Amino acid sequence: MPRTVTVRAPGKVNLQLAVGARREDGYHPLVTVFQAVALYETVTATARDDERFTLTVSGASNLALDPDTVPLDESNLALRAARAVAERYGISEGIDLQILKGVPVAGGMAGGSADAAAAVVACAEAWDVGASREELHRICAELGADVPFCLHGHTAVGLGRGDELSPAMTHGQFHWVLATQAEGLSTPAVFAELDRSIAAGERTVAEPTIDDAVMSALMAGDAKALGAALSNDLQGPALALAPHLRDVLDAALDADALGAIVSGSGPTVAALARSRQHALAIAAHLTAEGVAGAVLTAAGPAPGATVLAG
Ligand SMILES: C[C@@](CO)(OP(=O)(O)O)[C@H](O)COP(=O)(O)OP(=O)(O)OC[C@H]1O[C@@H](n2ccc(N)nc2=O)[C@H](O)[C@@H]1O
Ligand SMILES: Nc1ncnc2c1ncn2[C@@H]1O[C@H](COP(=O)(O)OP(=O)(O)O)[C@@H](O)[C@H]1O
Repeated sequence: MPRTVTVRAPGKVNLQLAVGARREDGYHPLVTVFQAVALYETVTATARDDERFTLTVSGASNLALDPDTVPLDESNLALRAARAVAERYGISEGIDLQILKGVPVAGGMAGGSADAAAAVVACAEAWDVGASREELHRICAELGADVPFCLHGHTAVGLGRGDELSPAMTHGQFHWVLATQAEGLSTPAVFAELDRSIAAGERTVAEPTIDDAVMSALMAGDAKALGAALSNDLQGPALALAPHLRDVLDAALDADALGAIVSGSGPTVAALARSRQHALAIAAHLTAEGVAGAVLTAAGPAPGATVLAG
């Protein structure tokens, strides 16, 4: 009997993203506060009797996903995740992976990273390798800077490349509006634009530090204070590469969002609302203004990778 396991993992927004100077290895030291939001990638893994690895991808109906934007070859993060688990545990069988995407592709919301985290857990279960949480974390960290957070979920501070996590205390739920774009932004290209602007003297770079205003707003469950404290060092570079994102930020603030920010390396814009009802009103305004691709709403924090069936 083939063993089938389904796991879902969340996308994220960065409430703070402070970026230091580029390191020798090409990565940048980060201080970031991640919040997982209730938009999920769902990965189903079925162990095979032979050595083949297969992949199919479909998109949730509200995403208007262009399937061509997701690589189906060995560069797909879910396939890389399956290969990493097989290698780590000496598994010689193959796997069938099915991804149902609920997070915008190349949107700065870690959809590919969520696929990787979900695939690591699903494959480990399907092959019954008996991995500890620490081992799963280590495999995730090798796959990408954001992947461990998608495993853990909730709200967390990320240091180093963003993969050294510690939980952040929060109170209650926050209501987000996520405005996507048809064209994604490449994460390396946005970091490279940051490097260019620093080298050109257009921007200074400092040692990144945690913003206490973000942490105390989270602990108090104070959405207004959190909205005022949102910050992202990659927003300027993302706007330089995609200037129309300014219209999205302005439209969200016109609809009285408590704060609006480019999520991670963009181009998704995350706007913070006072309530679920306010989030729907902001979403309606963004849709009417025609500044976004899809406009989604989601609450955070949301749990990390979770086994749904298997
Ligand atoms: C910017 C952030 C903020 O959370 O998220 P996204 O916008 O991609 O969702 C992350 O740092 C992205 O994490 P992730 O997308 O997992 O990055 P990786 O695959 O490990 O790296 C892709 C590329 O991003 C750059 N990179 C990533 C992380 C980091 N601390 N410094 C970097 O310079 C490097 O150019 C690297 O080659
Ligand atoms: N399973 C996957 N889903 C989406 N994109 C993937 C996947 N695997 C690899 N990629 C590649 O990673 C890039 C960034 O993916 P994604 O995680 O969606 O965005 P971001 O890094 O901006 O949060 C995509 O443009 C795509 O080429």
